[in-house]
Amino acid sequence: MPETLMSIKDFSVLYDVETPVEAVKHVSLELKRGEILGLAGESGCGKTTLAYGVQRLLKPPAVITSGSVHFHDAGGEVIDVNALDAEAMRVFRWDKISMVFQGAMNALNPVATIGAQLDDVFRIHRPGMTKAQRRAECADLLEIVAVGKDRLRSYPHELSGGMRQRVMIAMALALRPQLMVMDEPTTALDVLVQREILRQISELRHEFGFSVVFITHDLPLLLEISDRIAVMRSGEIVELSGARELWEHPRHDYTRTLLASFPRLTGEKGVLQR
Ligand SMILES: Nc1ncnc2c1ncn2[C@@H]1O[C@H](COP(=O)(O)OP(=O)(O)OP(=O)(O)O)[C@@H](O)[C@H]1O
Repeated sequence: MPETLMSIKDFSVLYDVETPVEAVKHVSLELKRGEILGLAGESGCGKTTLAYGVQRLLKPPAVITSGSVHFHDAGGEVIDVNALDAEAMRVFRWDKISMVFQGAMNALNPVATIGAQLDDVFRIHRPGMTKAQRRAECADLLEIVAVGKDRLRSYPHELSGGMRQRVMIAMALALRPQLMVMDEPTTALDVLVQREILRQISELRHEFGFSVVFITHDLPLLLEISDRIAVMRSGEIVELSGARELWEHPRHDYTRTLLASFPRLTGEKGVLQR
């Protein structure tokens, strides 16, 4: 299997509004298979635009003004994402990539059971599966994310926020994606629950071999969970290095400023308990 999962070259996005905003400027990035890549930077630096843009999930006024994205499929095929038509793109997104958003747990349908909602994913995207196979798979997924299969019949309001977010992760895992994009996925949860979920994501990617792009303002958190961190500023990646390297030897002034802005990084214990 190729070591690179996604190659992004010279990627730029413009919001074509009255005063146009160059939200992403000539970004090049190689995402490795199985890695957790943290995307850090202040609000408005372009993290979300980049992550959505490479999946062509942006709508006007966003315009992709340059760049290419190639996905190196586990099967050996190299997919030129820009060349996919709308239908191929839809299948590609469901099959290869999944997303977990901030507050995703609130996107669950309140009047359907967890089991029914998981089942829908397979019914729609894996029409060849039998009912029994789907049921077994749904139970399995809830076990994997430590919600437990006895929750299949529960409604969302019967679960805590952390459990509902785990259900969303189960859904994101369902079709065995090669890439999971997580945009502030645990910000709304309390710190202990957040940690537990992140630990689990890290284990799961070893087990299933997917890569994670993890977007957050929370640099200390990224230092803990990421293999590499890309620091964005004003639409550009100003530094990209291993998490420990970035923490111990930040090369860019902006990275140093960013690190210094988190007092909990400068405490005695430090943050790296990987
Ligand atoms: N629909 C839009 N129209 C115009 N400008 C936009 C639009 N969406 C985003 N922008 C601008 O693009 C830039 C990048 O925004 P983006 O949301 O990608 O940043 P971000 O780093 O993800 O921020 P946050 O962490 O707050 O989500 C910002 O300057 C933002 O104001």
